[in-house]
Amino acid sequence: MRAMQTSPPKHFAIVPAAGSGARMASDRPKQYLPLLGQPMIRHALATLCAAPEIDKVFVILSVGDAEWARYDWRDLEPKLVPLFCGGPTRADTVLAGLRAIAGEASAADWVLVHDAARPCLAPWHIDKLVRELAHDEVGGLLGVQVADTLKRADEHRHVAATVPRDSLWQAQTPQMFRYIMLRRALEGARNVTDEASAIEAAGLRPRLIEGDATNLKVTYPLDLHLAEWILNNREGMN
Ligand SMILES: Nc1ccn([C@@H]2O[C@H](COP(=O)(O)OP(=O)(O)OP(=O)(O)O)[C@@H](O)[C@H]2O)c(=O)n1
Ligand SMILES: C[C@](O)(CO)[C@H](O)COP(=O)(O)O
Repeated sequence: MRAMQTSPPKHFAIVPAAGSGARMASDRPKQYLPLLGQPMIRHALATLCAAPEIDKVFVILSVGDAEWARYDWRDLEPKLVPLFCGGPTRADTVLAGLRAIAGEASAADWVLVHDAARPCLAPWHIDKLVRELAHDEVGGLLGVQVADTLKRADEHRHVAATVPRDSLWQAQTPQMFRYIMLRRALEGARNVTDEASAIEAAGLRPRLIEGDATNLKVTYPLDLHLAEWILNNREGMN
């Protein structure tokens, strides 16, 4: 890691892309499934590389990734850098990425972690997150407020309770934290499914920045169709 800095903090994107996409049950890791003629992962990478706020984009692939080399990424270089050091869980992958960029990142630089599986990331999502968190001590994440009535099910799928939805949010990405704070939090965290949970476990309170439902995570086959529709019908959605 570089020594204390006096220049403004940099913004690095880390894109964990070492998952297998088990719930998608496809013939290849879901980040490489075709979406509008490109591997899904390319959509978010292109948006991050085009963002003036972002200095560099590190995509963290599994050690044995056999798909990346099948595609031409030259138009996104040199801003885009692939690192083949993903781990068995999303948190392991992000932490491996943070360790790998230690020579480039300073403690106070911002890191924006964004799922490869969220292809509908838009420039205004990045802009809003970076602007609203610029002077925040902790950092935060995009999210959307829960809109539906929530039910807790019993083991027979009968409703056991209606859960008050006031102040409940769905977490999205990017999630943006200072390099050293995020690295230490992930080094001390267990079983976290997002960066904010690691920061929370360290006793801090990440800020929720309101995003929108278009930034969906592609998890099941239907989500890929929804993502295609969103990307084709973006005009005027901002
Ligand atoms: N060991 C892992 C697991 C997940 N991810 C990444 O984390 C993001 C969000 O995870 P998710 O949507 O759950 O992807 P998968 O783990 O691939 O899907 P599944 O849980 O269905 O297997 C994805 O970009 C995925 O590639 C990762 O980099 N390393
Ligand atoms: C980080 C995330 O996308 C926020 O919603 C989500 O937690 C990833 O979780 P998954 O369980 O790996 O799908």
